[in-house]
Amino acid sequence: MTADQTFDVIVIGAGSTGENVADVVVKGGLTAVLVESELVGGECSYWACMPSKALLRGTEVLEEARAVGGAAAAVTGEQDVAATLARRNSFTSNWDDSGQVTWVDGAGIALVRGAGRLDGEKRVVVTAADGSTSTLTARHAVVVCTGSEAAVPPLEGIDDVEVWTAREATSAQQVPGRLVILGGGVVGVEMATAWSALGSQVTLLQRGDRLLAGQEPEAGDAVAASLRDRGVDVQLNTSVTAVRKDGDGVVVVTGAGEVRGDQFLVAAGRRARTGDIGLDTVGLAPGEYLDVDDTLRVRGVDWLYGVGDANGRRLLTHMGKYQARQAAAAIVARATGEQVSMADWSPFVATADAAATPQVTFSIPQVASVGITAAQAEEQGIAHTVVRYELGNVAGSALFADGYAGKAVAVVDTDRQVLVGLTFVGPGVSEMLQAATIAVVGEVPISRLWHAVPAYPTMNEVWLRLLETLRDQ
Ligand SMILES: Cc1cc2nc3c(=O)[nH]c(=O)nc-3n(C[C@H](O)[C@H](O)[C@H](O)COP(=O)(O)OP(=O)(O)OC[C@H]3O[C@@H](n4cnc5c(N)ncnc54)[C@H](O)[C@@H]3O)c2cc1C
Ligand SMILES: NC(=O)c1ccc[n+]([C@@H]2O[C@H](COP(=O)([O-])OP(=O)(O)OC[C@H]3O[C@@H](n4cnc5c(N)ncnc54)[C@H](O)[C@@H]3O)[C@@H](O)[C@H]2O)c1
Repeated sequence: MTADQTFDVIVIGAGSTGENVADVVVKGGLTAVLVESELVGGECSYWACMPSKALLRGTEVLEEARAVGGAAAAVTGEQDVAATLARRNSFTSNWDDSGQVTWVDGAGIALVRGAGRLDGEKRVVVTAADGSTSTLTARHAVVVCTGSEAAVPPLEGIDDVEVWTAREATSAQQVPGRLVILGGGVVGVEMATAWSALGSQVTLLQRGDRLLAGQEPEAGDAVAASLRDRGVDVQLNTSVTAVRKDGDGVVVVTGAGEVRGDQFLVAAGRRARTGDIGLDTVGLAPGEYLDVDDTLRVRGVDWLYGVGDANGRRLLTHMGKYQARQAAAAIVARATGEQVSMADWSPFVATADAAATPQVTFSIPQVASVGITAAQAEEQGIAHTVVRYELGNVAGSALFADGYAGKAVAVVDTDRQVLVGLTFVGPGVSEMLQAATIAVVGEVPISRLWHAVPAYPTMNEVWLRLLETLRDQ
């Protein structure tokens, strides 16, 4: 039993978002406690970003070496699967959070282990693993950073089969023989790429007519072609309707027939982890993403915040951490009676969520994007033009890989003459994204972008080619 205590700020959930909220409020002079029911560090560290990228990196680096004449000759063996899994294990510290706990201690943040539950205004009851409870009281704010979990659709037979979610897919210690994946979004695509390279026979079932549906069409098309080239059975316009056991494996039923597998991964999106955190005790509906304003404060409850995946705005680690910095600044300011500006791009609001979210899908080829797509510009009624360029035509790309294939798609707001979206598809494009993010956030006029001269011979020369194409079209 932990003694009841009072803090300026209580943060429920010590994932990457919660850690950042607590860190910034403590640096701002307030006291903070993190409440965590599983591992300090959350999904990203143990079952999402880090293990998935560790699984993918070896495959990517081999692919890059094989695409460079001369260097390719040195690649004579196959990827060491056991060593790849071991390296992935080391990136999760073997699912041990003591390193992160040391950081929390060093940052001057209190930590209480257990499941946190709101219990009326500014009060959180924590139930520890041994069933004992303690009550925490907040002087200023309670911040819900409980994240999200895999949404498993209620398919016929789903309760009778063993289902993998992203957690099992990123932490598996053995390569599945036949892996059937429901969902061709980011999780489905990354896991199809990783496990097919490590030896699984993968079938990827996607309801819509493209993979990576929210991205520019060039992204999903290139990734589907590449997955097929590496032996993945990509089935588009295919909806899964039912599943049943088949010996040790599973039969997945779709509109087009049946697919047999040894493992069945459901990658059909996420849902808020807010079902059992006492939202009803403060008049809110449990189980929903928290409805927040741009300072990430829950509408109608002036001491409650919802930050990171828990608000459903942008399900990405870096955006959760960004929201954490903005929300924490607002909490500190409100605690000290300082004015909190709600204006776009103020230090207290998460304007980039809507205007300039960067994202990288670590598929082969990579997809790196920021801002809005052409389709979103259309939906939002923004006067725009779309500029496309073959990335392979740039000298830096040809040097990067023999036969480099890739695309750049830029969306330009023609009234304001600024870039509002940019997507790169191709090997190595993830490291080019930050320049695009700065151009979109900074609303850099196209006329000024001509002065941002890309170094020769780098792939960034595509910026010049995009400007020339825009000028000439
Ligand atoms: C397979 C996969 C790969 C991904 N790859 C990337 C990537 O490459 N890059 C990227 O930017 N994003 C990626 N994401 C998304 C990223 O993982 C999430 O956006 C991020 O983890 C959200 O952080 P969070 O702190 O808001 O939530 P979480 O990381 O989910 O943390 C929430 C924490 O709250 C705790 N908790 C929940 N309820 C309670 C309670 N009642 N009491 C106490 N504690 C509680 C949980 O145990 C958890 O530790 C990926 C997601 C998946 C599924
Ligand atoms: N690299 C990264 O940044 C990264 C990696 C992984 C996950 N994430 C985050 O996690 C979130 C969740 O990813 P996700 O891939 O689970 O969700 P998603 O929403 O991106 O994709 C789910 C896909 O499943 C399909 N689907 C749903 N039900 C289906 C059915 N019955 N049959 C066939 N297809 C079906 C949907 O049409 C959709 O295309 C992402 O939005 C992203 O924010 C990020």
